[in-house]
Amino acid sequence: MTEAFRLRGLVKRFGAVPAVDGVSVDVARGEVVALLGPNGAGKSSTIDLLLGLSTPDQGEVRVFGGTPRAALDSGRMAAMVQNGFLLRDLTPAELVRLHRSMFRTPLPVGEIYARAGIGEFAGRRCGRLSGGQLQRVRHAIALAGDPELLVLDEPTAALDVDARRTFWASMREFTAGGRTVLFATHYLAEAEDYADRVVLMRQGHVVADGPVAQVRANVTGRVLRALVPGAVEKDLAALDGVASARCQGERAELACTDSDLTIRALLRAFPRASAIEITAAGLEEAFLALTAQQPAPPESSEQPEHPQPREVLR
Ligand SMILES: Nc1ncnc2c1ncn2[C@@H]1O[C@H](COP(=O)(O)OP(=O)(O)OP(=O)(O)O)[C@@H](O)[C@H]1O
Repeated sequence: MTEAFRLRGLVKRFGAVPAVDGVSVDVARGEVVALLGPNGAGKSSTIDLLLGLSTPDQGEVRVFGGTPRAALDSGRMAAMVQNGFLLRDLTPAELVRLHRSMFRTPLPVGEIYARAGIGEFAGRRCGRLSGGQLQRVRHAIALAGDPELLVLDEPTAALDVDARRTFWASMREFTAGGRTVLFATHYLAEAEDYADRVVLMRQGHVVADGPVAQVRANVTGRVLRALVPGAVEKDLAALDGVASARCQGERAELACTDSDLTIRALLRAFPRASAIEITAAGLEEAFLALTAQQPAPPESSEQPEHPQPREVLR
């Protein structure tokens, strides 16, 4: 394997909080990797370490065999980070020109405009652009040095559905030539559709790492859906073989680690349960099962113990 980057035993603490707690991930050139996890899992902190924006308390980061700084300075690695700062008085055209001038072999201007979709508003000051347009400008700047590795922290968070689709089409072209992408996202569908591999984080740890299909398969679980009169989530979640439970009225959906155990327990506790249906787990259920099995983080008094699906998926 030709390595793009390597994270080894990374630890990053903020006071008593270990935001990143022993993360080791090796990514080969040409891989497209999704970094997933509930709020506060440590995704952005890991990305900051990869980019050299913060230094680890323990562990090592190597990018193309060197330091993050060297990879950024040479243009081999580039990033789009959440709310990355843009000079309000400059236009996208000026910013692109400025960033291209920093690199020896920049991407041609026309290609940057086309890939990032900034042509329409390239002459307007950044202070007058919308959140989605600014995100495209960040994309354009990230492409300026024609990087081999792109690191994206929630790249589509501010984009509407069309812009999101365009963004990923552009990213597919970018990776078709064997370039590497690491992206953090809350959209499981994005991970499923665009990543070769998923790294799932929880409480600063990697709890699953592999191809999407494998992460799904590792959760031997299935999803049990049923009509359960009188049931509440807490009671359903406590049934044998259940990783997490959701209820909407009588409609219950249980992510199971062992659906055989669950079905017996369900009928014992709720003999009136009906319309029972069991299906294989998708990535969403794998995500919920893998992130719900852990104990809640110590600082979680302000957060729900188990991530709620809509919060996870936004
Ligand atoms: N600069 C900081 N100072 C103090 N605590 C921090 C800082 N940055 C992150 N943390 C804490 O570290 C933990 C991990 O945060 P991080 O932003 O890396 O998570 P995340 O997975 O990116 O979350 P989200 O999906 O909400 O963006 C959280 O508990 C967060 O509050």
